[in-house]
This record gives sequence, structure tokens and C-alpha cells, in this order.
Amino acid sequence: MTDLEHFMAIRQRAECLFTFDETEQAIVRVAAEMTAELANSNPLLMTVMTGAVVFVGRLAAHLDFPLEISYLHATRYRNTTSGDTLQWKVPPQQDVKDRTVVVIDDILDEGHTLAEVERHLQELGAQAVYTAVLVDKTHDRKAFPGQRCDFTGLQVPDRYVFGSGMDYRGYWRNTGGIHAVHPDDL
Ligand SMILES: O=P(O)(O)OC[C@H]1O[C@H](OP(=O)(O)OP(=O)(O)O)[C@H](O)[C@@H]1O
Ligand code: HPA
Repeated sequence: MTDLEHFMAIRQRAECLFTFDETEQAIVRVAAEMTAELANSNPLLMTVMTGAVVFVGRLAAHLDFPLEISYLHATRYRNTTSGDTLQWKVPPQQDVKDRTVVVIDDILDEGHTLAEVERHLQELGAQAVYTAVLVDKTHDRKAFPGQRCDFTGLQVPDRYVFGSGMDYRGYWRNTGGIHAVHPDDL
């Protein structure tokens, strides 16, 4: 089987957890919550590349107030399905001093990525740091008990998921819904 045939098989055997329309409804709700909280704070949306690239675009289309979008690149999974230490590939690309920063990511899984990114932005002098994810994975392995984001789209079960920006070994970020990899494929 070629690599591309393998990725096609992964996609076909996966279970659809949320359709594109369901993810869109969640994103519209998150946008409304963000608007209520942040519309007057000139926020900087700090996109955690690469996974957040789809979420930030879809979310920003529903945010009708002044804001800026920037990015950093940090990775813990490096195209595998289990996390390691966080590797900083690109530091925050815009001055965050005295800014309200909203860290945008695709998923809160074990939470080490967001905890470290948040700490770093605080060290750089951000006035306030909020966090927003499309999905929060339900399990008891978070970086600290009770870890939550300020804005969360959907809860997913404790399975490896892809779609809406989240990847399976670098592929299927482009799938509009959210899918769980078949257990035999992990
Ligand atoms: O909560 P955690 O267990 O730390 O995992 C969440 C992080 O893992 C993924 O990034 P990844 O390292 O796979 O890089 P990617 O964004 O390029 O997919 C995802 O985009 C989050 O940033
Ligand atoms: O379940 C996941 N899917 C995709 N990327 C991830 N990064 C952490 N957990 C996941």
C-alpha cells in the first residue's frame, strides 16, 4: 500500500464525531462569547501553527471588531500521534507587551503546549492572556487538574482525532468535520 493509499484508508475507516456544520455552529458560538468578552480590548489573536490555521480563519470571519492576527510555531507531536517536549520553531512574531492576547489552537489535549505558550506570553509582558481551542479532549491527563481554556468549541472523547486543522501524521487537516482514527490504525 502506498502512503497516500494508507491515508485514504485512515480517512475511510475513521468515525465522524462532528460534521462540518456542527463545527461551524460551535465556532459561531465561540465567536459570540469572544465578542462579548473582548470586543473593546483590541486583541491580538496568536495562532499556534500549524494546527490552528483552519480554526483561526473560520473564527475570525465571525469576529466583527478591531483585532490583529499573528502567529507562533510550537510543536509537541511532530507529525506523530503522541506528545513529546515542546519544540519552539518560531517565537511569537508580534510584540505582545501590554496587549490582550488570545492564544488560538486547534486542540487542548494534555495541555502542555498551551500551558507553556501562555507562560511565555506572560513573560513577554502581555497584559492579559486568554486561550481558545476548537476542541478539548476529555481525559484526566491534563498538565494540571481542572485545566480549561477560556473559550472551547467542542468536547471530544479520549481518541486521536483529525480534521478542522488537526492532523493525522501531517494529513487531513483539510477535512471540514472532526473524525476519530480507528483504534486499529494507531
Ligand atoms: O495539549 P497538548 O497535548 O500539548 O497537544 C496540543 C497541541 O498538539 C498539536 O500540535 P502539534 O505538536 O501536533 O503540532 P501541529 O500544530 O503542527 O499539528 C495541537 O495543534 C496543539 O498545539
Ligand atoms: O488527537 C489529536 N489529534 C491531532 N492533533 C493532536 N494534538 C494533540 N492531540 C491531538
